[in-house]
Amino acid sequence: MTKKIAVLGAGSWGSILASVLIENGHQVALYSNSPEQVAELNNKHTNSHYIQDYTYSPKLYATVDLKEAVTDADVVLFVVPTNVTRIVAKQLTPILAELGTKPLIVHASKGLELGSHKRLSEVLAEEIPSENRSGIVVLSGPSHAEEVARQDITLVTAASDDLANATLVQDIFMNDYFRIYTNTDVVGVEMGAAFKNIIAIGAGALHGLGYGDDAKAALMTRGLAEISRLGIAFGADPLTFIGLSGVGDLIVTCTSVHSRNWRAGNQLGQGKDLATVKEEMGMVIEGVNTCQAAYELAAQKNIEMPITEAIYNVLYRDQDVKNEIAKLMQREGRSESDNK
Ligand SMILES: NC(=O)c1ccc[n+]([C@@H]2O[C@H](COP(=O)([O-])OP(=O)(O)OC[C@H]3O[C@@H](n4cnc5c(N)ncnc54)[C@H](O)[C@@H]3O)[C@@H](O)[C@H]2O)c1
Ligand SMILES: O=P(O)(O)OC[C@H](O)CO
Repeated sequence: MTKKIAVLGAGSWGSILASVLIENGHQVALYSNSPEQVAELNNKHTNSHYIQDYTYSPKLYATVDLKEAVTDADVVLFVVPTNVTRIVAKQLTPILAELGTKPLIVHASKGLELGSHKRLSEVLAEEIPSENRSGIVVLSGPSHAEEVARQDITLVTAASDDLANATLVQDIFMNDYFRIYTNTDVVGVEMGAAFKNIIAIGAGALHGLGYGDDAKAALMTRGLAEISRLGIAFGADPLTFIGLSGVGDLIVTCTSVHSRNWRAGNQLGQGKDLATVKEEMGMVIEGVNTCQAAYELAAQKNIEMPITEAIYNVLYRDQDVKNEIAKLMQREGRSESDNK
């Protein structure tokens, strides 16, 4: 059944998810805060800063007017960076109240809010009152906009406390190249998605330093151990971490040249400083902020996260990557079954 869907955030992921939705026959309004980007999307059907060599459907309508984008929307899909999710939700709430509508809220972003350490579904639930939303769903999993753009096979998860809402999102997005599984473990899905970005920075750094495949496999495996340790402490289902938004997303982000987190780590490993890496990327590198949030959360909960701590030391304490790797290797021997 055709839905009216507002996509908030016209970067790489928002614009390509909007394309999937149009492909599936839905009516889509894409909200951007950049008039230049909106003009380019509507007139040339391109989004050249974010996705190269791709032409969007002329059916894709972009607007800088948030109210216009969400009027009559059945679904509002947030795909802005984590650090502006609360800001955009604050802008949306009075508009929904004025319109008197109650759309399903979905988000496809991956991170934890700095300071509060909250997951994005928690941020959205705080900012958008229940009378203005029919539910909250998280769309997450191993997916790069560049590959979905060329309709390569991609599988992701729609997670919600309310399975009916997750199933609705599954129905809206599913097609022959984009397959959705449902999940009710919102905590595990959001935590897996957020924390894998930290490990991907480490995987990129290993590559940049010239380490081999053994080191990368070790980092991913022990990275998954500490991601799941923190997630489980917050009530996540351990099985979620062997699903699409756990090990699935960890694998793709730690190995794909499309990953901004991996690329950032690769450049750090090659000796570039973080400020230069961020400026040259020109797109969000979620793992940088999430590393700080995870480091603080782990300290609060007294959970050992040595890899996250090493990456935190590189990003925030100007420590040398090789030295941090040496410190990890010099830790006292452990039993794998302790999960420490
Ligand atoms: N790129 C991917 O392949 C991909 C895949 C899965 C998930 N994600 C997640 O999706 C989220 C967005 O990533 P992205 O790759 O699209 O980022 P991006 O850097 O490509 O684009 C972010 C967009 O948000 C816009 N934006 C920033 N502040 C805004 C505001 N206040 N109001 C409206 N728009 C604003 C920017 O102008 C930009 O267009 C991230 O959390 C990321 O982890 C990305
Ligand atoms: O490009 P990245 O590193 O932000 O990763 C994008 C997606 O999260 C991969 O699933």
